Amino acid sequence: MRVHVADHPLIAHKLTYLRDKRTDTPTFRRLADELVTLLAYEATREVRVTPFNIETPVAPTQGIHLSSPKPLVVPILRAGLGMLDGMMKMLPTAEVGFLGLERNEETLEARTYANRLPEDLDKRQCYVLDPMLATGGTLSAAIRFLVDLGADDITAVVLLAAPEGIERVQREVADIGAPITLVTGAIDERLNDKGYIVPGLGDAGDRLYGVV
Ligand SMILES: O=P(O)(O)OC[C@H]1O[C@H](OP(=O)(O)OP(=O)(O)O)[C@H](O)[C@@H]1O
Ligand SMILES: O=c1cc[nH]c(=O)[nH]1
Ligand SMILES: [Mg+2]
Repeated sequence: MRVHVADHPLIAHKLTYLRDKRTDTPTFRRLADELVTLLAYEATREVRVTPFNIETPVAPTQGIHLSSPKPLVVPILRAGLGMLDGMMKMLPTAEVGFLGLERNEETLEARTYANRLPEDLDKRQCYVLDPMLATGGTLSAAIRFLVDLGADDITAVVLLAAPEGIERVQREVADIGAPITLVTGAIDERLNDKGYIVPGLGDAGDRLYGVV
């Protein structure tokens, strides 16, 4: 898995306000939306494109458009939904599939509870959205799920990642032949004993949507 930290002052600035516990839910949502738009620029560097011919008012020229089949964007419910609109601004013609994964707060193991993906992802390029890569159990399971359906190029876009989680995903996807890329806004220090990212931002789902 290739790991890319999108190291940019605008991203660090927005992440600072996102982390701040005084930031209210509407502001948190807006910042998550803006951050994913910035990360999408990096994450889509290798989106598949096809050349096609156009004419400008001055001369014929060749441009590019997104190849078919279109990329599939997969937000991981629930917190990944907070990144969907920002990503779709950058890839408006992409399709969207949904995967629900929930981390058991005691065992920290991820459980799949919803799947609304195409049945066949043969040769599809997929973009997985989830704000937090903590122990890595959720992202690892999501990548495996997509590869088993045929996806052959997966980029995960996260806002924050823990070193322990990145190592786990690296280990667990090592046997997958397809290219796997991680784009993150930052790599934090560590996990605490409850599996939360330190310093992190707390529970991303709760901060986006409230405690349920
Ligand atoms: O790397 P991991 O240790 O697996 O943890 C990360 C996962 O935890 C959070 O989801 P959560 O399970 O809290 O679900 P939610 O989005 O519904 O809040 C987060 O959005 C990730 O999906
Ligand atoms: O720090 C963390 C870890 C898992 N899930 C979150 O939302 N935050
Ligand atoms: Mg949560």
